[in-house]
Formats: sequence, structure tokens, C-alpha cells
Amino acid sequence: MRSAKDFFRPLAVGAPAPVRDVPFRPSRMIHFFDPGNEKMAAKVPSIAPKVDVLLGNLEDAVPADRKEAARAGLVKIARATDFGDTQLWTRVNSLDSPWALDDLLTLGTEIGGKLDVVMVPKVEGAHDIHYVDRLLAQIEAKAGLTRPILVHAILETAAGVGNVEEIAAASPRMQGMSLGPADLAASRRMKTTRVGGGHPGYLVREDPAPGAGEGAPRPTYQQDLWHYTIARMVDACAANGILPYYGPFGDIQDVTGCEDQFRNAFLLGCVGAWSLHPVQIDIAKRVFSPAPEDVAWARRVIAAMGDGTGAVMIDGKMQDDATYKQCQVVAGLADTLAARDPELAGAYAAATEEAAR
Ligand SMILES: CC(C)(COP(=O)(O)OP(=O)(O)OC[C@H]1O[C@@H](n2cnc3c(N)ncnc32)[C@H](O)[C@@H]1OP(=O)(O)O)[C@@H](O)C(=O)NCCC(=O)NCCSC(=O)C[C@](C)(O)C(=O)O
Ligand SMILES: [Mg+2]
Repeated sequence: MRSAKDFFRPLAVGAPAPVRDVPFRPSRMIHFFDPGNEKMAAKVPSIAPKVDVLLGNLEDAVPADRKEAARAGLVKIARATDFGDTQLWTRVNSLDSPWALDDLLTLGTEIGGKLDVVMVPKVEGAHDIHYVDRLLAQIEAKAGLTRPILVHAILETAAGVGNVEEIAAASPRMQGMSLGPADLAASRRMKTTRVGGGHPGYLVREDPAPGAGEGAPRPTYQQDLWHYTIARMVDACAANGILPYYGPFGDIQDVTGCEDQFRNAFLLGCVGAWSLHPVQIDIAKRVFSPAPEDVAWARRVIAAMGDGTGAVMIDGKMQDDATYKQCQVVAGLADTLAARDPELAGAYAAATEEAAR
């Protein structure tokens, strides 16, 4: 690990200075598309204004014989499109694949100035981030970039989960982390065959009721397969000033299950999730924007708490320094999102006015 003094020094002569703080830009949905798929690529100009992050995916879901086409497609789309304040990200191929080096070199030199974040799959430890960190610094210097490209790790191997804290702390370039439930399940030898979500077999069953006869029904409750990993990821990210995300939900038709999975992640501290299909964009937008009534409540508590110390009662509930801080999280997020989303700004203002009556 570099010394504290060296941590914020560029890793190559001529590379831009690393960021001190990860800029918090709305990223409720990271919308995946295959830049080599002409039908999907044609939708980019109309989808870009509707999403917070647009991600050109080069890794899994892109067939091996179309990897170069996807890379070239992303360069073409990035050059031709004005993304406004929508972020452009990419997911490069895994570092042990035949394509990762050319993905980083080509995208960094050709469209590095437009690329906000590089998502790196199957990160196993800090060593993977250190490799990408130095390489990106060399590429930035070569391309004359003035702003560093940030790095996002996917948590999708058992080793990665074991090393999650060191990954989060590995570089000032680290922007955040997403859960990759499909590869993680395979790596852990879990017995699921899905991309995220629950499983009906992972449950707890109520004890038999006293005196109930044999065979009397005993309710079961499906449990969350991902609670442990998401909670670990959130703690590692929060402790290192970077952002946690739930990843993909593969059952596109199960919009209710998707919304529940996203909301669990939101409540636990995640700032966004991936949308794999246009139908998931609005789900993520709804879930990862705090509800207007929650924002109104948060603003009410903040107003009542004055300098944020002491204790007050509001509607029979005790508020103190710690609830004040929670309310600042909700209200601060709402302010950031409202600045990008006028419809949301209107809904927050109306709810706040209503609550004040
Ligand atoms: C699921 C699929 C095959 C269904 O695609 P489809 O064409 O069968 O669906 P559809 O409902 O018929 O599509 C309707 C229209 O929407 C378009 N469309 C459809 N999707 C998109 C999109 N994303 N962006 C833009 N447009 C899209 C599609 O082209 C079509 O256009 P049309 O009306 O002109 O015919 C398709 O949506 C897709 O390929 N999505 C992206 C999949 C992907 O990126 N997977 C990798 C991420 S998950 C992962 O990697 C795991 C992880 C983290 O690594 C780990 O857990 O380990
Ligand atoms: Mg994966």
C-alpha cells in the first residue's frame, strides 16, 4: 500500500491528479447496453436523457466473436453522442481475458475525455485495482487527459468479498462497487441458477404451534440471499467514502421482485442499481429517489432540530442528533436528485408544503 503522503500523487508523469473526494452525481440506474448490438445502440440517443448513467458493456452478455465490434461501437457512439449531464461508463472485460488490455487502451485513448467510470469485473483484491490504477494513469498521460477516469469494482467472487475492505481502499480512483450476484453465486458454489433475487428454497419455517397435530400447516418466510454481502459492501464503501450499488436483476418480467430487491438495497445504503432492460429504468428511478413524504418528514425534523443537537418530540417520536443525521442523508440526497430532475423537485416541494400546513 502506498504511504499516506503518496496516496494522492499521480501514478504516471503527466497524468491528472487523483480526486480527493468521489463526486456524488446521481446514479440511480446504471443502464447497460451492448454497443455492438445495432438495435440497442440505435436507442442510445433517446435513452441517454432518461438515465443517470449509460454503460457500454463489453464483458459478459457480449459474445466472444463480437468483443471487438462492441468496443468499436462504443467509441463510435461516444464520439457521436452529446450525453448532457448523463454519465458515460463502460464495463471492460475481466483482467485475465484476451480483451481487457485493448479495452482499456482503446477506450482510454479514443474517448477517455468522455468516459466517467470504468467498471472492472471479477475484482479479487487490491492488486487488481492497483494494476488498473497504474495503467489508467499511463493512458491518461498518453492521451493528455485532464480529469482522472474513475474505477468501479464488481464484487462477484468469493475472494473479492473476503477482500472487500482492501478493494474499497485501494486507490483514490475508486468510485464505488456493485454486487454481481450471478458470478458470485457460481464462485461460492451456491445452488441457484439466477441473476440476483431470492430463491423459494432459502427460507425459515415457523415452529409447530403448541398442540397442533402432525401435518398442520407451518408458515414459511423466504429469506434474502444477498443481505450479508450487500451489508458488507455498504460498510466497506461507506468507510472509504465510495458508493455502493446493487447490481443486476435478471428476471426482467418480474417487475415486482425487481422493485423489492432494489428497495432492500436502497434502504441498506445503496445509491443505485443496474437496469438491463428499458422496463427497469423507471423501477430504479422510483426506488432510488427518496419518497416525497420521507423528504418532507426529513426536512421537518431538520427544521425542528435547529443546530442539530438536543432532543425534540415530533408526532410522538423522539428526535435527536442521530435522527437529525439520518434526515440529512435523506434530504441531501433529495436535493441532489431534484437538481437533476425537475419533476422530482416539484413533488418534493409539494410534499414539504403539505407537511408544513
Ligand atoms: C435481456 C435482453 C436480452 C432482452 O432483450 P430482448 O430484445 O429479448 O427484449 P425485448 O423486451 O424484446 O426488447 C424490447 C426492445 O428494447 C430493446 N432493448 C432491450 N434491452 C435494451 C437495453 N438494455 N438497452 C436499450 N435497448 C434495449 C430491444 O432491442 C428491443 O428493441 P425493439 O423494440 O427495437 O425491437 C436485453 O435486454 C439485454 O441484452 N440486456 C442487457 C443484458 C446485459 O447487459 N447483461 C449483462 C449484465 S448482468 C451481468 O453481467 C451479471 C453480473 C453482474 O456480471 C453477475 O452477477 O455476475
Ligand atoms: Mg459477472
